[in-house]
Amino acid sequence: MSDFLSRLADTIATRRPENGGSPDASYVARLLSKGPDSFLKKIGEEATETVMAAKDGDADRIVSETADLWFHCLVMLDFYKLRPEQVIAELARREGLSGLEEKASRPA
Ligand SMILES: N=c1c2ncn([C@@H]3O[C@H](COP(=O)(O)OP(=O)(O)OP(=O)(O)O)[C@@H](O)[C@H]3O)c2ncn1[C@@H]1O[C@H](COP(=O)(O)O)[C@@H](O)[C@H]1O
Repeated sequence: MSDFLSRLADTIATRRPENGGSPDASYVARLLSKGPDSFLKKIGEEATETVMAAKDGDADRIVSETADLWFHCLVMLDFYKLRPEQVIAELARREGLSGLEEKASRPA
């Protein structure tokens, strides 16, 4: 999964204005050239649509809306020069921590 997210993040980075991304040809270039409000608004909308799909228990829509949400989060990360690997590393760090907490709570 992280390989795929890395590849998609690489593609998104090629759409930055400084990398020659063309707003006429590319959805990502359009969002990045408009600035943060454009993709932050999309993240809010996609998060709401994901919640609505989940409340309906509609598996296809849950997958589709979550994909839209993740995608727009990747655009946001790119704008702030962050990488999905950093988010995955944070999740991995927490996994390590939760293991430690479990061990700490076990009787010696
Ligand atoms: N994975 C995606 C992707 N997922 C979702 N979207 C776009 O996100 C938008 C989702 O918004 P909505 O569901 O609200 O649909 P909409 O009403 O058409 O959206 P708006 O026009 O209102 O923004 C749609 O325009 C989708 O096309 C994506 N657009 C691009 N990609 C990938 O991003 C890369 C770069 O794409 P370009 O910048 O278009 O070359 C490529 O690998 C693409 O496959």
